[in-house]
Amino acid sequence: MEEIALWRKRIDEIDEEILRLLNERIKIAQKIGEIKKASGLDIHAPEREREIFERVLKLNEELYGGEFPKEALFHIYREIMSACLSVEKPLRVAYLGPKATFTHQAALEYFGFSVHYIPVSTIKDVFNEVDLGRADYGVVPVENTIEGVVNYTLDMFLEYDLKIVGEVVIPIKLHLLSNLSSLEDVKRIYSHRHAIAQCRNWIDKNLPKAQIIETESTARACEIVLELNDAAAIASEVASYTYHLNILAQNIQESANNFTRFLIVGNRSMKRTGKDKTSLILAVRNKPGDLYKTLESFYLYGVNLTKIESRPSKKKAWDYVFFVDLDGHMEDHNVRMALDLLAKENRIIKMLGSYPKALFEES
Ligand SMILES: O=C(O)C(=O)C[C@]1(C(=O)O)C=C[C@@H](O)C=C1
Repeated sequence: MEEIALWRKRIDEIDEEILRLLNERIKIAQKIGEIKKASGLDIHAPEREREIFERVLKLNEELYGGEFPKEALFHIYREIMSACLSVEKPLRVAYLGPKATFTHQAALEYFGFSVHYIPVSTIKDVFNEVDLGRADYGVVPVENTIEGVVNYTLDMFLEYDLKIVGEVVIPIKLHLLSNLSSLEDVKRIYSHRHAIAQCRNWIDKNLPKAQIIETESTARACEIVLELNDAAAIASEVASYTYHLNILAQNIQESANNFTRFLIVGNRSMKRTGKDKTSLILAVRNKPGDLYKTLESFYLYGVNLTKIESRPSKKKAWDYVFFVDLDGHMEDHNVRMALDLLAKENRIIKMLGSYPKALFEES
């Protein structure tokens, strides 16, 4: 017992040291913020944040063999930088709500908790909030590995002149959440029908007698379950701490390959980081070989396309535009050359931006 007391004393000393360093860090961030303000620079610096994440994760591996878990380290640094930024400038971030959805989770992963969040009810509202300057950034889903592309999000880029400033890829993990502390007491399960469908095998095996009730969202299921003492909800991890519910069972979804990609939209362009992606909208004329000609520009300069998606232009019947994602930043030489060629031929409808690739691209 005495040994524990001694080790705890050591932990107390370490915590004092961590606290001292955190307070020193936030004061320096404040100074950087003042310099940036005085020079008219963007206060939020996601490229620098990326550099810090990569550096810290690498040092943790190299110096300490990854003793401290990588995911936890990411979250700690996410919060440290979120807090440091909040004393420089409070950010406003609109996302497709309600609270505790996967879009909320993606927003938290990109911005941390020290941000003013504005949950809105449609993807268009997210674009609108940013466009009107009521939010600095917006977060929207753009594709899921099982359900496919969120066309509505792509269409919004034709309507609004916003830029993509970042992306986040989230594994869709579903959990059984409840006030209860034991599985045996669960008599009813509430959730959105997609979430129920994805967890059907687990339910049949573990709670075959439970009554299943559909709700309009996983967040609504949590609200209902909060008031009950014989029920559980299927929802995200963020829902568990938003609604203070216990996780009775983790990762009960069927597919291990269920990921959703979210875009961060804003009004600014992003600097080159060396691990970037560029998105743009191209016009392809309705004549033989035109798509081939367009793609040839990328081929000629060795530009790798990661996605190509066609959507109706909405200007003329049977007229389509192509949403293209490619590897690299528009300031990279080969990307610049390919884009110059496409611009010369009048094929670029809109540049949506170059931005750092998702930190954990698991798809
Ligand atoms: O380096 C900066 O520009 C800072 O403002 C500091 C800091 C940080 O906490 O490290 C904070 C916010 C920025 O988004 C990036 C980094």
